[in-house]
Amino acid sequence: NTSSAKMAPTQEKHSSEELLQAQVDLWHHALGFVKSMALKCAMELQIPNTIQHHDIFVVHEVASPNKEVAYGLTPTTRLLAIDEVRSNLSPILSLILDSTVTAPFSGMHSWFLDEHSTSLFEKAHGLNVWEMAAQNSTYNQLINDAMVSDSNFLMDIILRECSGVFLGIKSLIDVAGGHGGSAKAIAKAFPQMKCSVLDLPHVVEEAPTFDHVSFISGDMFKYIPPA
Ligand SMILES: C[S@@+](CC[C@H](N)C(=O)[O-])C[C@H]1O[C@@H](n2cnc3c(N)ncnc32)[C@H](O)[C@@H]1O
Repeated sequence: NTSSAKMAPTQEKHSSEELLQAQVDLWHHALGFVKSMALKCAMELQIPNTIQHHDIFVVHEVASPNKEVAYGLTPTTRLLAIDEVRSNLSPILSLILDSTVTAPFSGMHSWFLDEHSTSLFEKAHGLNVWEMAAQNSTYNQLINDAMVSDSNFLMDIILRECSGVFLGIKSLIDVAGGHGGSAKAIAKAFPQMKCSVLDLPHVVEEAPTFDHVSFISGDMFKYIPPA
């Protein structure tokens, strides 16, 4: 048969070392998801916080006869520890690693072949992220908390690095601003600015109240209030 006739020379052309390395590469590609699932597991077991509360911040060998190793937080995992940064990134990672986001990837091949497909998420679930949030209050909370954690983290950096872009602005509307993570940071930095957030009803209904940010319920495709 022609396929086995083609196989033999290919195998012979490569050294055993090359073939084994090629197999290792395949394993790395195939098992790449284990790394993200291990991160999800560590977060669910609250390992970053546990390490933090034991005041161990560096990896070191404990001075003991059996040379035990103690694990500490790195600059990366520190972003997952509550209290370490103003807003830790656990909520956004919890969303990224949620099965609603990860499971659709097992159908990625048919999504590529589907000419009429929308997003991978919508193909798998039959509705988009925002529609799912509107139907399921637990998912709504997962999304809204994720957005706030991401926005708090990034707004700290934006305001530190380029707050000048907001100078002179009297009123601002954050279109699709979620629970106001970004708007709240801007309002705090520029108390004279009138800051509002427009988002869908199921998001605004659950939004916390802030003194300097008002929430408007609506659909941005229908109406955007002036600012
Ligand atoms: C990526 S999040 C934005 C997060 C936000 N910038 C913050 O600081 O937290 C996208 C937002 O768009 C909202 N959204 C989606 N469709 C919308 C629509 N048609 N009108 C208004 N908001 C919408 C979602 O509810 C969600 O809160």
